Amino acid sequence: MLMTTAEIAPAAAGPRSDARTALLRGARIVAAAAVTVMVLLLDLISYAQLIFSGPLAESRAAGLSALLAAYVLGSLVFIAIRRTARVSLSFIGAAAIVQAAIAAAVAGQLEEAGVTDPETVGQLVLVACGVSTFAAGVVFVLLGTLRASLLAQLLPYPVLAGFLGGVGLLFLRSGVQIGGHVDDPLGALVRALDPATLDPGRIDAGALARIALTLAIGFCAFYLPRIIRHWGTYPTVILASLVVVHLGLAWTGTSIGAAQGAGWLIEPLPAGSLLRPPAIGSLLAFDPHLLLPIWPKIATLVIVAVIIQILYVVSVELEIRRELNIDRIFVASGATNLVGSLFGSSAMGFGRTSTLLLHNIGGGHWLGWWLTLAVMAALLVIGASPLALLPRPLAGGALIAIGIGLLFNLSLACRTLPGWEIAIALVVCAATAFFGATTGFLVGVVLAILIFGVEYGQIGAIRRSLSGAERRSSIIRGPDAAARLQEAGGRTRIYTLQGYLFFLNAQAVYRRAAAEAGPLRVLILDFRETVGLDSSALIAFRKIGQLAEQRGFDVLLVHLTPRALRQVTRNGLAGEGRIQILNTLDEALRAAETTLLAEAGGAGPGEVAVFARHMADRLGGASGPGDFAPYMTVRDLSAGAVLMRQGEAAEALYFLETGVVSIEMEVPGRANLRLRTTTAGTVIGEIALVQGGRRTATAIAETSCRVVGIDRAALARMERERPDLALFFQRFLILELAGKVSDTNRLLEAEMQ
Ligand SMILES: Nc1ncnc2c1ncn2[C@@H]1O[C@@H]2COP(=O)(O)O[C@H]2[C@H]1O
Repeated sequence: MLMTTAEIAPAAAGPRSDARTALLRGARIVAAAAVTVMVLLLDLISYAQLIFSGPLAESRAAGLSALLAAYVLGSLVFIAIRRTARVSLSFIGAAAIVQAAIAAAVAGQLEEAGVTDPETVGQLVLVACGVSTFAAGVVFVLLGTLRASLLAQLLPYPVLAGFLGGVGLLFLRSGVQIGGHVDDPLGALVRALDPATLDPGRIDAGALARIALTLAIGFCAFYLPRIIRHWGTYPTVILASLVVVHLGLAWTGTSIGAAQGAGWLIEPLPAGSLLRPPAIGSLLAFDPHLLLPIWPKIATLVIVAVIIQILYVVSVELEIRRELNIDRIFVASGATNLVGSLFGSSAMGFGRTSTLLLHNIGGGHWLGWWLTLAVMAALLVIGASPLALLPRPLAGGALIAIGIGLLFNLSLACRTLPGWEIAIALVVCAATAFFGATTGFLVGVVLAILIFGVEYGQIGAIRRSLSGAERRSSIIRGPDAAARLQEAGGRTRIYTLQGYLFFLNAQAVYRRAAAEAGPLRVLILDFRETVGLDSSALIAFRKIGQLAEQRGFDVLLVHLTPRALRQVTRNGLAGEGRIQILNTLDEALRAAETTLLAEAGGAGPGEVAVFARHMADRLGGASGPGDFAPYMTVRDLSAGAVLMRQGEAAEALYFLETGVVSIEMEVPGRANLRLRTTTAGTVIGEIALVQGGRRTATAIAETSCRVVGIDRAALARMERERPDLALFFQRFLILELAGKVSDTNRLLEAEMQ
């Protein structure tokens, strides 16, 4: 939070300096309120000029009354909900621009329908403004309740920056319109520059002078507070401009009436109270058909108001270094708008400038807030006719300052953005300025979707690609089969897919498969890390299926989500042809290995590994087939038989000669968890026997099996009778255990990649 003078004053400075500090603090609070009122009134008058311009000018007093009444009542509602006077309310400038378009459209329709009475037209335009503000109110309340802060991240920054830049250009145009009192400043400029129609006699010198003054005031109001960082700078610019214009008028002997007529001062406001019955009273006279052509504008207004609100809250949080409850602010401003809509007010919300002024000048004291409100209420009740002394270039200059600020932010943003983001920002900016906020915003949304698509498309659909030699199934195979798989494993490829698979990234999967070097036999597509797929992705998989048929490889889809599974089956992708769906990656790897081993000859479930020959192959030819026979017992198991159960005491270890055994972990209350599957040529039950502990897992025969076992007593006997053989056997066990550990590490590594 910024320090105020009161806060940095020495604590034990005595009663006199206490009084001085209090006085200084009081003065700052009053100054804060005065400046805030001035800024709010400038906004109010500028927006009233903006919305009630051209043929609606006669209703401007009614508009001003609606804005003031809505502000005063709305502020009370705002503080009742927020329960703190730290943040202040104001009208949302960009929303006022859209509301001006709504007002002009309704006025146009009414004119076509032959409704010309200015009083009636004014009231109906207020009702239309009220409807749009009501819509904004409802959406604000909803967003606040549903956590609006989440929205803050939704729109890409270049679109936001461009859109606000475009709004800045609209502010510049409106500022020149209001300040110079010219309806079409661009047209006037083009005419003035066209040599064919150039007629020095027709150039309105007064208008040119007003435009120049408006631009100068706008520039100073924007620029000076940035270089002279003092709370008094902005008010001084405003006061100085006021004095300069009135001195000029006095010097040229122009009366107030003449100055108003010539466009130097704003139109006279009616004397007396500005209190009027709320516009809602004319609701029954409002034909709902009038809303049909303006609903896109209302939608734009709501979106614009929401975005601006979020941006303002975020930027003020940064400036005052304090977190504001954005959801609460949305609910409070929503309620405020519901109240404001009764009067036909323009949309209101969290006021960036007024909050910062009250905070920076008055230290965020609650009194400053209440004083501001009291002055606004007094103007509403007693009357605001002295405001008519306000020079137009000043009202226009205030808009110009906001516009330059927005454009300045855009230029700052462009310095840090990459080229293509700058291009997007400028396109959105130009579309907003030339075709209006609605079109600009729509262009922004379309570009946002495109940016998202293109950016997302950059994230490859394939997170990693492994070969079957690197990623093996959980089957423990004998050394022969393992060696054959090591050789042929490269013919299996496993693609781990990720994210959302759609038209911009799914083709890459097909292209990668098509470009696979070497002969492919099995392609496994693992969907575990995907979140979904669109119909274009299905087409890419269909093409992969066709490629598989041409080149003779299988495609196995695993870990499909239930939704993706439905999509794939509905599209007829699986079942026929070479595409198959399996549940887990391990199942697919096992299938792939089975295929490769079958084609390499042998190692199917019927493989045989006779223990004695196996030992000789593993450790050299030192032992003959008959050497181990006296110590071993042969056991045949039928499929489903339990060879050993987890937790039991260990009496023997086994060598699997034929068949497949599944090693499972028993977890209480759950189905068994398969750890590994072992095939002929592997040892089971060595851990507990070596450790002298309990079985670490359960071993169940998956097919009918033949095992040869050696129990504790036979092992002891072998150690006594044939120590050479016992040593030989122990070396074999060490090799087996080492093999299992390195195998487990390989699996773990593949899992973690
Ligand atoms: N993670 C594993 N990998 C390979 N084999 C295992 C694993 N866990 C247990 N086993 C085998 O299952 C057997 C269960 O009994 P043991 O603990 O005596 O010896 C165990 C090993 O042979």
